[in-house]
Amino acid sequence: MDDHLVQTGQAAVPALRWEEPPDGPVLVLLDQTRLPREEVELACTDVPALVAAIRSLAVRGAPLLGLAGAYGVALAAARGYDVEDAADLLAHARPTAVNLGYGVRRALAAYRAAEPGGAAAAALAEARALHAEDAAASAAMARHGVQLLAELAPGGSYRLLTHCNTGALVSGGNGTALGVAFALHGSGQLRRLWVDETRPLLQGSRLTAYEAARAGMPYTLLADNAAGSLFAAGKVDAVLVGADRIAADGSTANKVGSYPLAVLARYHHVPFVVVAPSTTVDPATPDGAGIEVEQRPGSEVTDLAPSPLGARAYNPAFDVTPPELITAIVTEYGVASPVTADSLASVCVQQSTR
Ligand SMILES: CSC[C@@H](O)[C@@H](O)C(=O)COP(=O)(O)O
Repeated sequence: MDDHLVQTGQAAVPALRWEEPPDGPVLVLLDQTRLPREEVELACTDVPALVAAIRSLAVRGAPLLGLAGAYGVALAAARGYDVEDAADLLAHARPTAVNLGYGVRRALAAYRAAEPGGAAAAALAEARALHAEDAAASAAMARHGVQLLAELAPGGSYRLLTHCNTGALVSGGNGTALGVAFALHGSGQLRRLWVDETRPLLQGSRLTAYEAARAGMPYTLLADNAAGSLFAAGKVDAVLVGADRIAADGSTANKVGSYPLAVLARYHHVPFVVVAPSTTVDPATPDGAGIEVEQRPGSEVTDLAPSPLGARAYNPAFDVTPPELITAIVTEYGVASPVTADSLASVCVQQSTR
């Protein structure tokens, strides 16, 4: 893949940026709850504001949560707040995406290890380093993903189904699953991107469609429950999704609705591929049963139509797909397929032969 061919749907402003105006440092977020209607930025000057932005999904998606956590520690340090308390608040703002705690720990470790007087700068430097690493990981995942598709579904013209939003809005680079689709689009190999609307918060129809439209991709939205008929009609060559936490055995937590897609894909003999940076793999969680799935307020479901007053709703933010339903996991270090604890571990570290 030639990097100059990559086309992305990046917003006019980045998903997250660090600013240093005269009255003190600010973490500026593109408010994803307002997309695609308007590109509005949120300026966080303290950690409670950032925690609220994380909980409301103004800033969201596993890799971006990692960056928000790291910059949040840097913000607390630069503004003179209690950094240990801030780190604890941030790390627990949402439970499932492992990257959030990872980003917080990276910046906190740099802060703790720094010379007196240099701790805030050290935390910021670490956040910036993580940001750059995430961008590089996106590019590497795109390369591996394109190569994998050529092996799994030869023909060079793909109809991909994706769920949730996994593009430039969730990453320091072009993203994970959607990053692969951008690369295919850039090289003329994307025949169709099927975009699940992704109920109830519509990350697909609001955010992925926004990125796909900006990139000029051939995309079509579908209601989540229309996916079965699409598979039955033979119109899906592969499913590409991201991940919020991948257990040591390859069990993958991702946006609720991913698991049913994996079941459909298996029944219809279609590859189901997870694309995620190695920072999303959590070796401390042995299997899917150990992954905490965030439960969101029922009002996110009942207020959509709306439902009758007093209606209760089941609203898990994620579901867990077992490794046997996953054709491959792509990280920046390569491809694990079939998905086993060993194959996964081998794509979580740089291999000396590469
Ligand atoms: C590269 S993003 C991978 C996942 O974080 C993404 O698919 C997802 O489930 C995001 O959920 P969200 O609740 O919008 O933060």
